[in-house]
Order: sequence, then structure tokens, then C-alpha cells
Amino acid sequence: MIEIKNLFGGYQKTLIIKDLTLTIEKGNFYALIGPNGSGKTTLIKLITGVLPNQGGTITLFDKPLHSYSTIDRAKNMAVLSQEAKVEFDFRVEEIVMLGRYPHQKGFLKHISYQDRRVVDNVMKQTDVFRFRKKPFKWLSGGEKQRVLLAKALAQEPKILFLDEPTNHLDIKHTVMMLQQLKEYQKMYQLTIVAILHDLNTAALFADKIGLLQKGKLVESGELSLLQNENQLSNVYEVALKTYEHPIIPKPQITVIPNQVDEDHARLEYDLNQTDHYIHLQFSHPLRTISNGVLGEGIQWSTNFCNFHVQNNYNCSNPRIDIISWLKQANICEHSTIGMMTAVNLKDVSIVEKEYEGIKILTVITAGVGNAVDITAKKSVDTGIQIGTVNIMVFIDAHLTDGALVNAVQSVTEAKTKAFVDLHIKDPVTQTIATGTSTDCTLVASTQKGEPTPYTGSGTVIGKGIGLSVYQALVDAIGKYESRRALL
Ligand SMILES: Nc1ncnc2c1ncn2[C@@H]1O[C@H](COP(=O)(O)OP(=O)(O)OP(=O)(O)O)[C@@H](O)[C@H]1O
Repeated sequence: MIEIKNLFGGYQKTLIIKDLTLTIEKGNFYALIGPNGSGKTTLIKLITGVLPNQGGTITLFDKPLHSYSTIDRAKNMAVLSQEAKVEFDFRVEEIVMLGRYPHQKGFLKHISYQDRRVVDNVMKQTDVFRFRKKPFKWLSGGEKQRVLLAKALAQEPKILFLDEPTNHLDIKHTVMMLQQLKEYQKMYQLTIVAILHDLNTAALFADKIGLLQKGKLVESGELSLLQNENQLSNVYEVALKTYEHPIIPKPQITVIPNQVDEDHARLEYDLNQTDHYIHLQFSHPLRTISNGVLGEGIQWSTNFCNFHVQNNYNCSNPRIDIISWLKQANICEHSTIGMMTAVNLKDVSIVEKEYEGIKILTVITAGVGNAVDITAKKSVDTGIQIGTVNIMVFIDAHLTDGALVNAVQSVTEAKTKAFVDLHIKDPVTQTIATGTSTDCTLVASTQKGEPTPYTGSGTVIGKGIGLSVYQALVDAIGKYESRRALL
């Protein structure tokens, strides 16, 4: 529906857009992205006929752009531009009414009931109705932006061009504006072409993306274009990392600033142990993977706590309990992995070793009262219980997310081997247990040095994890059983 072929254009003697070919389908939300000065605004000026093209063709709804009269262009296309500075003494509703101009009939351009209805509607949708009697110049930058969008929508265009529409808007109004635009898009099959600097906003709201660089279209297509880290890094000349949005299946992008690599001791920590908790505090955040009661998933953490609770502890909301205990201990909950155990904390086992220069620290509390053979058919007691083998492994290396998962696997293999060698049985089935019913595992890495993609049993780190976890777990279970024997 917008078809651009071999387009050339720019300003007087400066050619900006060079041999650009692009098709934008009807009803699409098309985001134009690219660095400053790449020609995004110039391209929109060419498509809307503000600038004449110096070569190539532009076709709108199967008709050449030059065959449209000015009024017909205005009926089909509306523009919310960066340069729209309306500083006269108009009131808000008068400015929005200007958008109805192409639809008004007769020499005197009479305002019809329909015009009034459309204007009121768009003012409500853009959340400016309450300012309608105010002079435009009294409004804040964000409020003005919304009024200008209302004016563009009042035009009831088939194609809406937006040049940085969320400029000046706070996050609530950014999301509100883009969600409303998506509704308009669906309701009226509106085609939206938006210049967006925020790549994450583009990823969340656009259907298709066009990446411009130095007046040329580098790529036009699906959102997956935003997952091409190398291409984006080259075009924007900045180090980038893409990742998945945690809630919806859309790509997100973040920049990687240059970091001053401080010269500090690796795996440097303070250990604070009381009857109620074991707290390890590191001098720098570590990349972590865990199923801790607090801080589960993959994140960055500085504090690692294992709290002691009574055997009859009521676990209706253990997370809230951990947060309140952290507050009492003056430890920041947002940088903490928190676990719980009914095991006496004096029986903790700590093993610190180096494997071919890689330091691994392992901290384990273990009880085997809830031992379970995960492969046995008999059902386990699903009542809420306290995690009985809590394993923390700290590694002085740079692990990829895949290597973190691999490390958890290595921890689990070593744990099960210890259970087998110690003949720990599932009390229900009397078969050898593979773990306990509520085990908790944490792997943390300093992220220093070159990234390591694998930490399975075929690697130095994997072997190191296996040896350390096995040694610490056998020791911890030994202490647990000795204490029980005294009871
Ligand atoms: N009126 C003008 N006369 C001459 N050159 C211009 C004019 N307007 C823009 N340019 C030049 O055209 C090039 C592209 O500018 P344009 O505004 O299209 O880029 P853009 O991708 O929209 O940039 P930004 O992200 O900074 O808004 C720039 O080098 C700019 O200096």
C-alpha cells in the first residue's frame, strides 16, 4: 500500500535518501529505526510529499503520490512531526479541530456535528479532554505532544506518520499512547509509520521494522531484526545485548557500557554466622542461578543467606518471612538469594578449592529426613517442608546463561552420587534416594575472564563442582547424622 522504489531525495544539493526500496503493508505498525542523521525524518518528508523526490517512485494505495491533490493527501495521511511547534494563542480544542480541516466542506469550512464528535472523541482517547479550554502554550511538553496526536487522529487518516511520538512523554503516557495507537490500528486498519529511537518500544509495539543507516535501508522485516546484535551494534556504533522480555515473547535490547575493570580480589567475601542465619556478602555482585525462596531465576546478587527455622515452621509465605528477617539483619532484599533449612547451622560444610587456577567455594547445609527417590513410583508427601539440602556454589569464572544451567546439572549429579555412596534411602520406598523433596541449589559466578559456555562433567569447572559438592555434602551429611545420633 506504500510502495517506494529506488527513491532518491534530500535537501537542495544534499542527497540524503539513496536508492531506497520499501513496501509497507496496509494496517501495519511499521517502526523506522536508525541512528541520528540516518535519514528517517527525511524519508517521512519524502513519503508525505513535503520534500520532492529526486528519483524513484512513491505509490500510495496504488496511485502515484504526485497524482494526489493537497487536500486528498491530507485526507489520507496525517503527520505528528518533531517540528510541530504551535505557539499561537489557540485553545487545545481549536488546535485539535484544525485536524478536521480536510474533511470540512464549503468555502467557510463549516464545523459539523460529526467534526465536533470526532474531536471530542480523540481528545478523550489522548487524555487531553480536561485541558480542552486551556491555551495550548500553557501545557507541558508531554501534554502538547498528546494534543498534537489528537489533532493528527482527528484527521481520520489512513496512514499516520509519527516522528518520535513518545518524545516528552512519561512511561504511563508512552504506554497509553502506543496502546491507543494499536487499538486505532486494529479498529480502522490504520497504517502507522513511526520513527522510534527506543528500540525496546519498537520491539513491543511494532509489527515490522526498518533499519536505516546513512540514507540506506539496511534491513526491513520482522522483529527478529532486533535480535541481530552484530548488525545493530555496527549501525549504532555501540555494544548491545539482546534478550527476551521476561513476560511476553518479544526481543529487548540493552547497551553494554564500557566498564572500568576494578582490580579487586576475586571471590572476596565476608562470612557472618549466627544461630539464625549464615550470611555471605561478596564485595561485587555475582551472576546467579537458583531456586532460592528469594532471588529465584537468573539475576545478579551480592548477599547469600541460609536461614534456620524450626522443624514445625509454618511455611505459608516463606518469602515474606525471609524479607522480614533480612530487614532485621539490615541486608538488602533486592541483592539477596535467600534459602531456609531446619538443619542446625553449626553443621554447615564449607569447601574452598582451586582447580587449574579456578577457585570454587561450596557452602552446604544438609539433612536427609525428606530423602526421596525421584524415580520411584510411590507418591511423595506433598506437604510443605523445609529444603533439606541447601547447596551454594561460587565460581571465579565467567559463565554464560547456558553454563549456569550446566553447572546446576553438575551440582545435581554430584549430590545424587553422594546420596548413592552414602546409601541414603527414600523412607517410603526403601530405594536409594536421589535427593530430598525440597532441595535448594545456587550457582554464582564472578563473570571475570573470557565467557565459558560449558560446565558439565567434561570440563575443569564441571569436575571442580563435582568434587567440591561431593566432598562438602558428604561432610555435611556426616555432621547431620552425628548430631542425630546424639539425640
Ligand atoms: N533542512 C535541511 N537542510 C539540509 N540538510 C538537512 C536538513 N534537514 C536535515 N538535514 C540533514 O539530513 C540528514 C538526515 O537528517 P534526518 O533528520 O532525516 O535524520 P534522522 O534519522 O531523522 O535523525 P534524528 O534521529 O537525529 O532525528 C542529516 O545529516 C541532517 O543534517
